[in-house]
Amino acid sequence: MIARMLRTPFLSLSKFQVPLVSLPVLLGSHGRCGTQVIENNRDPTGISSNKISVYGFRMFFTATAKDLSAKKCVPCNTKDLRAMTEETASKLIPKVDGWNLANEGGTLKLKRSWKVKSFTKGLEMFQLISDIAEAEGHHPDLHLVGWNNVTVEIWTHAVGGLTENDFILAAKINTLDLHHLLRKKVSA
Ligand SMILES: C[C@H](O)[C@H](O)[C@H]1CNC2=NC(N)=NC(=O)C2=N1
Repeated sequence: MIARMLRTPFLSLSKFQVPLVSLPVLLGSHGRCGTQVIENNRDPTGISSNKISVYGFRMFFTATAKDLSAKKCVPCNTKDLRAMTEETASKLIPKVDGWNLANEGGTLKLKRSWKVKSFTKGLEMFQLISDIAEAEGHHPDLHLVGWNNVTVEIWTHAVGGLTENDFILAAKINTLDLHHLLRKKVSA
């Protein structure tokens, strides 16, 4: 039970975190607890959040436990898709370990670099990333320079900045097992 609760997304009611699984318990599991169906909302940057009204009180919550890598990118030509602010991007960047926020002439991008074992291992890495990008319909900019330096940049070209798609792609890339392609870290 505890393990199940830890896995469930949390309902963050302002500063309190209530495991969603306890919601029926909290509100009476007889089913007539007054909760209405959660509407699945996306804000203009694609960040999905949910609204739940309990006994008529509207509470907004974003499933903080929801793993970005489990989400799906939306088509970049989605109507009203907008670039997010640097403030929003800064709140999301901790969710994508190893990635940095870059501001290139006003265009926000996600950036991460690796040292690969060889030029061909770099191309192998590109292929692994390409498979994810093609499945998501959202694509990174791939750089392989000085034969073994890989840099991946991710941004939403259609809006000239960052949307949740970019963080989803970065999170999915982070799930790849790349250790056989990467040069061993030289101990200091
Ligand atoms: C219609 C489809 O969403 C577009 O062609 C996609 C393809 N891949 C993309 N990838 C990125 N990073 N930005 C885009 O705007 C984009 N557009």
